[in-house]
Amino acid sequence: MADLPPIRETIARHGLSASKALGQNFLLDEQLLARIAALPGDLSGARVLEVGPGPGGLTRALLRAGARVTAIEMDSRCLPALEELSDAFPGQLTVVEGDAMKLDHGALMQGEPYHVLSNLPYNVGTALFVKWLSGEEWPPQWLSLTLMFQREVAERIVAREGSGAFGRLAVLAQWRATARLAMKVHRSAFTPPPKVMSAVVHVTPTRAPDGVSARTLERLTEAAFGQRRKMLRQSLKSVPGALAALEGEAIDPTRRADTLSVAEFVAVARAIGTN
Ligand SMILES: C[S@@+](CC[C@H](N)C(=O)[O-])C[C@H]1O[C@@H](n2cnc3c(N)ncnc32)[C@H](O)[C@@H]1O
Repeated sequence: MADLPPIRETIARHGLSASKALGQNFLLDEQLLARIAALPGDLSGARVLEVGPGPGGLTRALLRAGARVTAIEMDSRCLPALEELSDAFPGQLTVVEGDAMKLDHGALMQGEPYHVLSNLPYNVGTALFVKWLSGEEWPPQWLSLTLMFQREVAERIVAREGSGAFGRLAVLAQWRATARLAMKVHRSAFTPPPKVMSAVVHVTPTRAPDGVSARTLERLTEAAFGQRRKMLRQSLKSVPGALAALEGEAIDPTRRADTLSVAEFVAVARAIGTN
């Protein structure tokens, strides 16, 4: 196994001061990073997509776990440090310079199944999360998502009906996947520390329920949670077929969106069909 200087030293030697504009908060604790890299299970020989490696703290934990990593980073200042990692783990690391929002991940991973791990700026993280969990194609090419979020967003992802945190993100994450809050991470673990606490969410795909269009479910949750304080008979007026579907499923239209379980959203989407 390659002998590397502490990540703090790598950052200092390459002058990688954290850029606020790029949402950079680095993790330096190698034990914590190793625990995050262990969340998907045994990665030896597995393909991993890492988004936003920065100076490479999580990257080296993944390489030590034996993963074959493709890392997308948009800050060119980080590339020399990542190049060193690539030399230390020959044949295990491919670095792609670019914006992860714009790249075709499936093509980058050459059509092979892969795990995703990432500690991203929160806005980009949520947008990518929605992208990974959307679309009609299921199961997806990815095998698991292990993602750092602002703790409040992580709680929205794993929330159950009846809680104030339950909404579109929870339905998206739970209707054909299992999402769990795997680890809470204190703000002081980051350099520089962000204002809020963080948490790592781990997601694995499950079998998609039969006869449900992802697009219909998305339109339904958008309308329902867009007016979450209104009764469903009001908030779902704009979705063709939704009120009839509620009646068909014996769901009281005076209920509000956050009282419906994920299974009830799925049942209503199935009853609406693909129109
Ligand atoms: C919060 S830092 C984390 C760095 C490192 N993974 C760690 O844990 O210490 C986020 C990283 O994502 C990169 N980044 C931000 N937006 C990105 C995007 N759209 N595509 C690829 N990388 C991005 C930043 O340049 C930064 O290096």
